[in-house]
Amino acid sequence: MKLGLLTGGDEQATVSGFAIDHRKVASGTVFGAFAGSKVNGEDYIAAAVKAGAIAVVARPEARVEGAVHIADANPRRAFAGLAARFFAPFPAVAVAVTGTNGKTSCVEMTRQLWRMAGFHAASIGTLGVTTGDDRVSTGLTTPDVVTFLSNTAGLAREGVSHVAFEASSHGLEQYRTEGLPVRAAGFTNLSRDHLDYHGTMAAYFEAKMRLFSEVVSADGAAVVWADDPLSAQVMEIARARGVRVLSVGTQGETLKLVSRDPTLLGQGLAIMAEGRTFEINLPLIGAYQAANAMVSAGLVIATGGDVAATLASLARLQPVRGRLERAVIARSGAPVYVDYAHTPDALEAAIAALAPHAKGRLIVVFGAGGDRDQGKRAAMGAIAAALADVVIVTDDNPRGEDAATIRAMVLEGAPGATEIGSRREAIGAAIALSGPEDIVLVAGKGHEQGQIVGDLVLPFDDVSVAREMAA
Ligand SMILES: CC(=O)N[C@H]1[C@@H](OP(=O)(O)OP(=O)(O)OC[C@H]2O[C@@H](n3ccc(=O)[nH]c3=O)[C@H](O)[C@@H]2O)O[C@H](CO)[C@@H](O)[C@@H]1O[C@H](C)C(=O)N[C@@H](C)C(=O)N[C@H](CCC(=O)O)C(=O)O
Ligand SMILES: Nc1ncnc2c1ncn2[C@@H]1O[C@H](COP(=O)(O)OP(=O)(O)OP(=O)(O)O)[C@@H](O)[C@H]1O
Ligand SMILES: N[C@H](CCC[C@H](N)C(=O)O)C(=O)O
Ligand SMILES: [Mg+2]
Repeated sequence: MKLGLLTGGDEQATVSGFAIDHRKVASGTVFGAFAGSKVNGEDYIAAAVKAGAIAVVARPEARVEGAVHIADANPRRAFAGLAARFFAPFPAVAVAVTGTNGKTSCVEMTRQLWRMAGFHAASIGTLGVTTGDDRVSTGLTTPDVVTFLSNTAGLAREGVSHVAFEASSHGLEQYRTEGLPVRAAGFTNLSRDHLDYHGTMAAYFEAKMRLFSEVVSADGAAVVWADDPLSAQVMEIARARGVRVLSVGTQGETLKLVSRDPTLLGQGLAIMAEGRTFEINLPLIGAYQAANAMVSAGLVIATGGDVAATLASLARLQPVRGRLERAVIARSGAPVYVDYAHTPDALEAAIAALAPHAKGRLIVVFGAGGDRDQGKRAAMGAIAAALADVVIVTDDNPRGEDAATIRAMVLEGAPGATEIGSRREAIGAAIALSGPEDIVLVAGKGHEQGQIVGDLVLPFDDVSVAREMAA
């Protein structure tokens, strides 16, 4: 592609690629120079040009010498738009999901539902890039914009026609998932998380709302979980742009959850849609999984799926890795579940999902991540203390912080809890004290394969450790 095609000028130089890190610039690259949270990308413009950048997308006031300056007051957005034109085409149907909890579950369930409808589908998010046959990790929930657009275009080349991706608040704020047409946007819920980055709940909500106010196509759809205190505002923001709204939940209009009855291995749902009531046996436990299944069905319906067929497919959903995953049954007879709950709201949802299944005690093992929102720590402690019978506070990715200090902050909310720093020992202790009627919940890491301590990632997998400790 000639550079002029992107700038609207007549530059004949050939664009070879896009980069936002000057260390990835090669001859013919378009470099995006953005102010970040650690450094200012504009400081690397000269180095990028030296490395072969032929154009630099940056603010008008940035200094660019020796390459075309594509000036824009919002360089991240401009860069995403140009990169998308370079990497296109993308899968014909792309949908995005935002919300504090449930994004990964929804993109994965949406992918499964599309596949059951016969489409070649993929999902992109915390679990990586997942197609029917393959899963490749990207490291972040929302990869950087170049990785995201090139991966998504790569999926189209492999024949993927439908893709569902997570739009995290960081990703939305940094324009990491822009440029391609988004046919439908999903909202799951909003609760406390990431205040270290966004500062206030209002700023956090606003970052997420860009998905509805700017990113989703104006002729697209918004699929909104209707039972959240902020759902009405989300619908209003979507409608203000003429975006069609599909609401789902007990308050939903498109898919109305009429009843939910937990069974041994799942739950029976009665869902009203198009004036009829559909009875579905969802093979997953917990109110939160029913909510995510309904948002996912909404996304499939919003992009052309048949209502009856889509709802019928819910009965064939496979569990999502690390989300209420039953790792093992302890010798005591207690099942041990692993769940990715790492916010107060998620911990509450995970405990609430398991509580109806525990005849005896609910034993929970969890911690809180370092270099992340500190305010959620005591809140998580308080929820565990209020809702579980036995609470063991342990480590969860201390990163650059002192692990004991993080545990102390969690324990402020759960004064009676037991403290065991080593996650392996904590899981072992929970299993050792379990009885036949009890349930053990190991929360916070879900699918993760490592414990991040300082700059080291030590191999760690809650599911395998639980199996080892139960043996
Ligand atoms: C706080 C945050 O979101 N940081 C991300 C962000 O960095 P930034 O733009 O602030 O970058 P910066 O380091 O200040 O650098 C500014 C610019 O200079 C460039 N640079 C920098 C150094 C250099 O030598 N040369 C150079 O060109 C950088 O590429 C960047 O464009 O953009 C980078 C590139 O895309 C990301 O790698 C980085 O993620 C860091 C590693 C991270 O930990 N992010 C987490 C918090 C995150 O994003 N999590 C969310 C939410 C999870 C969820 O709830 O699901 C996620 O989507 O994963
Ligand atoms: N709809 C929901 N309502 C409340 N809690 C939920 C919901 N969905 C998931 N959770 C909780 O949040 C955890 C993480 O779920 P999931 O990975 O789907 O969310 P996410 O939004 O992708 O998280 P992340 O921000 O880390 O990417 C689950 O393990 C569960 O404990
Ligand atoms: N996307 C989330 C994941 C948190 C997972 C938890 N195990 C932790 O490390 O805090 C984050 O990066 O904040
Ligand atoms: Mg996720």
